[in-house]
Amino acid sequence: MLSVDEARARILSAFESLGTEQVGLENALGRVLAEPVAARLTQPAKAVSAMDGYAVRSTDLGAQSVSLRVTMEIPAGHAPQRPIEAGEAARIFTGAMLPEGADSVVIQENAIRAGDTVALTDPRFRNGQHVRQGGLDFKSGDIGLSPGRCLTARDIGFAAAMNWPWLTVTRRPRVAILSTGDELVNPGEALSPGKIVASNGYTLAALAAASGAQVLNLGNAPDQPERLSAMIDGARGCDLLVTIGGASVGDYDLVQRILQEKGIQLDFWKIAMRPGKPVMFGRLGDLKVIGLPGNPTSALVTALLFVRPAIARMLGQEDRIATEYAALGRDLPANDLRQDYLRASLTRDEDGRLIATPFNLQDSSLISLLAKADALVLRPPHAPAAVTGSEVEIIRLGGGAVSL
Ligand SMILES: Nc1nc2c(c(=O)[nH]1)N[C@H]1C(S)=C(S)[C@@H](COP(=O)(O)OP(=O)(O)OC[C@H]3O[C@@H](n4cnc5c(N)ncnc54)[C@H](O)[C@@H]3O)O[C@H]1N2
Ligand code: MOO
Repeated sequence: MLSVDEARARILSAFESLGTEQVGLENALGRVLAEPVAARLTQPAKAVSAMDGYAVRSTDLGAQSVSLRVTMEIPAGHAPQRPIEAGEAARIFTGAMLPEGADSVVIQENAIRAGDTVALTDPRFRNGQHVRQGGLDFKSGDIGLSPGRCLTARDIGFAAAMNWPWLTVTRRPRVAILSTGDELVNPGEALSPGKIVASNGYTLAALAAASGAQVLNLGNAPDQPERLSAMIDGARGCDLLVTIGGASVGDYDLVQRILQEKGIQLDFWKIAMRPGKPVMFGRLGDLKVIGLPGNPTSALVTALLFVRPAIARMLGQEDRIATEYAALGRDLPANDLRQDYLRASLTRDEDGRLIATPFNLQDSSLISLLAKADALVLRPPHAPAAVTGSEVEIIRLGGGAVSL
């Protein structure tokens, strides 16, 4: 049996960043940037006012009240008609360009206007106050966004501000998902004895989509070689086929046999982990195939560890699994040779420390506990018994708009 790290390294070595395409900003959310985005302008282009008030020359202002002649009005979006001279002020509004000669703004709350003159009293006056200097936000040529970034709402606004109406992103990997097993019936359909509702295809499709893939759900293949073979053919043209179930050693576990008949170059098919031992990886021509076990927790955990990083690599993103540390909420026995991923709840103790408490039941068929878990607690192979309060590595499942 392969270690988790070795299995992941072998899978990842088969994937590389896909090609690129252009998308308009309105379609860029969640896409992965393929090229650096450099500002195409300086923001603000010139010094602008941060407040509604009067643009002045600081040399005209002292601690006392001063009366200045108002020689022009500058709304946002309009260039000043002329500079201001000594003894003059310009009526100005938020975002409007400062006229030449002005270096500060006095807010209108500190001004009394009478016809062409304005009396200004600002006891806390500072040279340069309420002015945003040119380039304060960013300068033309500055790299605002870097490749590999999954674009957020803020990034899209930033790209727009940098004067880009479209962006170059990596092509979304096409991921086909095939569930297998005679027992599977789709949600909402009639169930007869021995049948179960197929849920993994939905979990995996959502996980792949949340990871940035374009998903083709091929449906449920029965345990009949010809039907399974024909349904596998549906993945042609995809970058990755993920099969679910039928990967173990049972008489009806056909997936590997059929793939072998089709000429798969099998890399491995067993990993020293729990849940998720029967994971298979191979290549069928250009199509990579990852076979996941059918137990719902095994399918999700192995997808998180192997499918998600493969998608990340195709998208040109970092493929590291983000882990953090927490204190154990209960004692754990020593581990055997398989790396464990225990479903756990996360809480905070009175000192704000993160506490991960693995559930008592860890059967990989338990979908309700999988949905309830906040995190997975990692237990390396042969880890000694661990007592409450000791530090453990965890993978968070929740959080963010798109939670796994
Ligand atoms: N003699 C042995 N038996 C088993 C071994 C073993 O080493 N020797 N490994 C066990 C482990 S570990 C796992 S995990 C499972 C994985 O088996 P398969 O990948 O062949 O999966 P299936 O047998 O097809 O299904 C397992 C389980 O999951 C349910 N399932 C399958 N597909 C779905 C789906 N789309 N949605 C919801 N649930 C699904 C299926 O009904 C089974 O209950 O093998 C052990 N056996
Ligand atoms: O690995 Mo199986 O996934 O132990 O149930």
